[in-house]
Amino acid sequence: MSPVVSPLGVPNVPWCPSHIPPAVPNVPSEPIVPFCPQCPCVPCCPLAVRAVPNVPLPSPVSLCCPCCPHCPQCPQCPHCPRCPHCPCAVPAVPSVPNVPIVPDVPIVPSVPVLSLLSPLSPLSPLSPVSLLSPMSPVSPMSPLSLMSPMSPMSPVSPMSPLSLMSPVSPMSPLSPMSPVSPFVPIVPFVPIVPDVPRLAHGGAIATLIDTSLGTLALAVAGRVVTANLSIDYLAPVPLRSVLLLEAFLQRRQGRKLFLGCDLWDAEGTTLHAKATGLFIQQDPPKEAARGGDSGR
Ligand SMILES: CCCCCCCCCCCCCC(=O)SCCNC(=O)CCNC(=O)[C@H](O)C(C)(C)COP(=O)(O)OP(=O)(O)OC[C@H]1O[C@@H](n2cnc3c(N)ncnc32)[C@H](O)[C@@H]1OP(=O)(O)O
Repeated sequence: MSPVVSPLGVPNVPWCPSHIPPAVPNVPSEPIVPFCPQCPCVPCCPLAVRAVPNVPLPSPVSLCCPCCPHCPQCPQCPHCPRCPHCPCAVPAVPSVPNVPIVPDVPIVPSVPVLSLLSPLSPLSPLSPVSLLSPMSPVSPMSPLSLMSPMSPMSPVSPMSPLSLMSPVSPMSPLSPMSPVSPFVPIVPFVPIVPDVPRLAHGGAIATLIDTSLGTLALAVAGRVVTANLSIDYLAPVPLRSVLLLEAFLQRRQGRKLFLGCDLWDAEGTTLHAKATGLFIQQDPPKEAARGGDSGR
């Protein structure tokens, strides 16, 4: 299979069974959801080539359709609403008659899902630590991971743009002067509606960043709130990407924590976004005076 580049120039999303992504150091690669960039019916694949009636597909595109010999190899087929004839298809969404499938046309706003799911492997100074496994003491140098093993299109409520599938264990405080990079979440963006645009929503990315920076701030200083968040979106994030977010404490000034992060693709080759955040440690007397409990 030749390398594919999306119309946006994103040379990404290569997780086809025959197109396994390079391993990310210390991140188990096996649970990554394979999907077929060649599948004409996969709405979640930014690189998918879709079947348009009466328009021949360029070879060597293979179809995940009844007549497609590759169909059993395409794990997305069971989830594909566009493939009613596929032997393995589950008609999840009835197709709309007389509506042609047109590539690259946004139909509804993108609502990517951040699935922060599962524990990762044992800790090492360089290995991610899952927030969802029982927390080992967090060393200043231990990356944390808000991690996911890319569950394939698990049913997600359209109302839950952020799926936090497991409770977060209490975190050990980090030193206020923790060095950089203690935090590396890996998050898949998946579509929750067929035919959503193929790029992750900027607001969802902001949520990911806010949550990640907030989690780091929480680890450093306990209860915090976001006072300021500034994001530079540098390159679009295709849906179904796996991302690496590297967050770091820049400095701490009293109750103020200045944090930064870089959001990379899984290979660490594309920098998708850079952000800085100011988090304010909660002041219990102030909070009590306000009569609120707004902290995280
Ligand atoms: C799987 C895993 C999942 C994990 C999930 C869990 C993770 C959870 C993570 C969740 C993460 C998500 C978290 C969320 O989403 S939190 C929700 C979003 N944030 C808020 O709602 C915050 C609303 N704002 C406030 O509550 C107050 O304004 C705060 C608390 C921020 C400050 O009011 P407070 O009365 O307490 O303090 P202060 O006014 O004396 O200010 C103190 C100092 O700060 C400086 N300052 C203040 N604001 C700004 C500003 N905008 N730019 C620059 N500087 C600012 C200020 O000049 C002063 O500096 P200095 O004079 O001392 O030098």
